[in-house]
This record gives sequence, C-alpha cells and structure tokens, in this order.
Amino acid sequence: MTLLSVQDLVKHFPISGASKVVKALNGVTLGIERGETLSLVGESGSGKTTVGRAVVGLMEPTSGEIVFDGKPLSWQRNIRSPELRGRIQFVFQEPAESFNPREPVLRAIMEPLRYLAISRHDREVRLREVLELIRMPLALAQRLPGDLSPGLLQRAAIGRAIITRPDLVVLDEPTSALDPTARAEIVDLLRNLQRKLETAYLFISHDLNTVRFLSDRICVLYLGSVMEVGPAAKLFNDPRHPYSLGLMDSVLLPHPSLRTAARISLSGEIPSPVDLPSGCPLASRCPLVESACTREMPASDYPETGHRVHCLNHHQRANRTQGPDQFARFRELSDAMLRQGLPLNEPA
Ligand SMILES: Nc1ncnc2c1ncn2[C@@H]1O[C@H](COP(=O)(O)OP(=O)(O)OP(=O)(O)O)[C@@H](O)[C@H]1O
Repeated sequence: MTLLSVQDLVKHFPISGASKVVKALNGVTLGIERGETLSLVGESGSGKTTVGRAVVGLMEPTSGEIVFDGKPLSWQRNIRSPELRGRIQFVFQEPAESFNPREPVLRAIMEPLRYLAISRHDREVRLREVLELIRMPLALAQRLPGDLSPGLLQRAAIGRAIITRPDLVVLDEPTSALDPTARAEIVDLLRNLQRKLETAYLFISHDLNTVRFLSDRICVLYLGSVMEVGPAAKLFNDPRHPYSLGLMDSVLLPHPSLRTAARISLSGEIPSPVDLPSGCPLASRCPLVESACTREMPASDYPETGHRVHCLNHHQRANRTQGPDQFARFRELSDAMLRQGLPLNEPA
C-alpha cells in the first residue's frame, strides 16, 4: 500500500489587506511508497516547501487530501497527534536554527521520544542506537550546538528525526547550507540509513546532483503544479515535459556559468503566483505552446507506468503513433531554449 498519498493539494496564502491570494499550490497530486525516496524539484517558489510543511502538519492546506498509511490526515483532528509526529519526521535546511543554543545536542536528539510511550531504559537504548547510526560519539552529542560544525549538527538533526523510527522523513534542502564535503557525508548517511531502516524520504532540493544520488522517483513542480513525476532514471535520461528538460539539462552542462545561464534561459516572464494565468502555468515560457495550453491544465500521460507528464502538446503527440521521434524533438527544442539565455562568447 502507498505510504503517503497527496491528492489535489491546494494552498492559497492570504495577502494581508488585499483581496487576492498567493496561489502556492494548485492541485498537487503525488504518492510515496514505503522505503522509497521521492524528490521534489523545481525553481524557487514552485511550492516544494509548502508541500513538505503540509505533509508534516506545519501548514494547513486550503483543500485537498493527505492520506498516510491508509488514513486521511486531518489538520484539526490527527495530524499533530503524538502517533503521527513519531511516524512522520522532518529535517530542515539550517541545522543551527533547529537546536536550542543553550541545550546539549543530546537533549534535542531525544526530544521526539516524548511522542512514544517507552521506558527510560528504552530511551537510553534508542539514543545509543541512533548515535551509532549517525556515527556521533556520545561526548560530541553532549556538547552545545555552537560547538558542532554545520555538518555535524545536520547529522544530529537527522538523528533526532530517526529516533522514533519514522516511516517517513521530510527533508527540506538538508544539504544546501553545507560545504561539499559535509554535503557528501550527509547524502551518504541518508542512503545508508534508508537501507538499514527502510524509511521513506520526501526529499526537497534545488540541487539536482544530490537529487540524482538519492532519488527513486522525482516530482517536478512549477508554480504550484506538478509538471512531471516518474522514476529518477527516466527523469534524468529521458524527461518528457519541456520544463523538466530544461531543468535536467541545466545540471548536465559542464560549465558552471552555463549551468546558471541554462536555468535562467527557462524564463521569459515567470507569472506571478498571485495572478496565475489559466491553463498550463508554463505556457508563457514554453517553446511548444499551443493555444489550447492557455485554456486547460493537461491531464497526465502514462499514469499506468507510474510516469505522469502534464503537457498537452506531449499528450497529443504521444497519441499519434507515427511521426518523428518525440524525445529528439523535445530535446532539440529544449536545446534551443537553453541557448536563449547564453552569452555568445560562452563555450557551447
Ligand atoms: N507564509 C506565506 N505567506 C505568503 N506566501 C507564501 C508563504 N509561504 C510561501 N509563500 C509563497 O508560496 C509560494 C511557494 O513557496 P515555497 O516556499 O513552497 O516554494 P519553494 O519551491 O520551496 O521555494 P524555495 O526553493 O525558494 O524554498 C511562493 O510564491 C512563496 O512566496
């Protein structure tokens, strides 16, 4: 059975003193299986953190449903219950901000155990287990957060998240505040922990290189809508949505300045989440746009294979069995799209 199912999630943030709202999520549907990693990727403002916060009960959605282990989560009724807090844990970007600077790290690691009815002895056993899993000596855990490097603190935050043996951990940009060495260590740790504990991860990240190492499946968000979701290998090797193509290609370009330029070249004007156009939110930036794209948000293609592509153009073309190779055409158009923003003197 699917561990977590998010159905048609909508979140509109009111703007104080105005009648309009920020449309952060506009009908997000995704699922996470037991023990797998689903990565949420997309540009800044696409709604990744808002999905994560809704799943851990830190933000009440405007509408939609979140079903965890077969039971609907209700913000009013059960999402903040001790049982669910133990089963769904989270790790945020800034390790230093999630620790009390005046308390030993150890106390913070043990804090979620208060959601569980276990004896003092068992708490001690759990702590020792977790310290071993995160490879942190007790003496280090007894120090204050300010004595630990960001990498060590993030390890402690991961220890705190797994101490209740959760089924799901939401990781929101857990490596982006770290230097490359610490980042690699955290990625390695997360992979090892998942192998041992079979915990599922909802991994939120801008960093597609890290995403590539950790993901079983990837969900691409843009302006609060799912563009494409499918197996990681599929998304990296053969993405189908023009937006995924641009995003994935940007990470494959070798030159750092090209990488940045590639991401920027996806733009045109990004619509405001306050005044979203009807239809596909990418329409104003998409090289494949057709008039129908501005009228409706396309239903998904290939749902039976676990691969969904919300692109009307692609959907129509997929139904025509003959014709030129679709991927080649998308690729060609994407290349053109990527080139748009590049200065002429950059190496191609
Ligand atoms: N509390 C809030 N009040 C108003 N608008 C908000 C609030 N939180 C988020 N938003 C808006 O919702 C949209 C989605 O934000 P969110 O933080 O989920 O995106 P994100 O993809 O995680 O971005 P980033 O990668 O920069 O963290 C953005 O337009 C953001 O400005």
